[in-house]
Amino acid sequence: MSSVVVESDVQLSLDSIRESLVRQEDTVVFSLIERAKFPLNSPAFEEPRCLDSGNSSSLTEFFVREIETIQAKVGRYDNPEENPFFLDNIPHSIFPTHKYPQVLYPKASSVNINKRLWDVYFKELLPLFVKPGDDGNYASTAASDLACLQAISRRIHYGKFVAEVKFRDAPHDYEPAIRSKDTEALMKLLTFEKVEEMVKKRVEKKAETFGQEVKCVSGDDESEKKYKVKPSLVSRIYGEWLIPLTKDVEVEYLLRRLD
Ligand SMILES: C=C(O[C@@H]1C=C(C(=O)O)C=C[C@H]1O)C(=O)O
Repeated sequence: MSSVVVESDVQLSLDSIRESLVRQEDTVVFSLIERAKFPLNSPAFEEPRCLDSGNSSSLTEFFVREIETIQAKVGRYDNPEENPFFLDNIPHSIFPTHKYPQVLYPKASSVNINKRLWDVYFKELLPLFVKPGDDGNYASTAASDLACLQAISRRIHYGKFVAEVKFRDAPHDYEPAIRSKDTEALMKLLTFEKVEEMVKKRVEKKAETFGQEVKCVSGDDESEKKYKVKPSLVSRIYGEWLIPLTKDVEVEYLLRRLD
């Protein structure tokens, strides 16, 4: 193995990492609630409608590419928690950058499944939690989609930190499975079903709390509470997409952890 490649003395505990994931849930749930203000508005992300000849991006893709370029220039992607959707060559920051500790194993740190997330988000998730329809409000819709995509991307790629700490806590358990590229064994090692169940319950509660219609008239029937995004759906989005994608990131990272 190469000499010092990670700052293994950097404080990293599974508890603190899980705390960050809990806080990130707030951002994810809020971003979904905000996006649900707009209908699907599919021409924004499905159709190449750019009036500049030679640009075949959808409005949303164009918007995300441009914003990512600006964000790179102010150092967003120097932070190992952030992963771009489109930048293959990330522009350097044009401002002094913060020196983030090298917590992740360098050869595994570039794991990026945002292409997959992009497809999953627009084809599977979005139609579930927004109303069908088209109100033409594409610029605001694209901004809301980017907020969702960035929050979800940060959440699932946080799997790299989760995997690093799990590996450091039990390298002898993980090494044989990594060497034999046994993804099933890795998946089993890193899975904590009880934690997953708690996450699903908690995000449902958050969606109930953050997304209920607030009324000030006394005597309102509690049983008729209305929600901006159905709380059970948020739980399902976590259970069927966000948690599995996080675990796929963990496995991808671990497979490269001994390179
Ligand atoms: C993130 C972790 O790894 C796995 C993924 C989880 C998730 O995405 O919420 C929860 C538990 C684990 O099965 C963890 O252990 O906290």
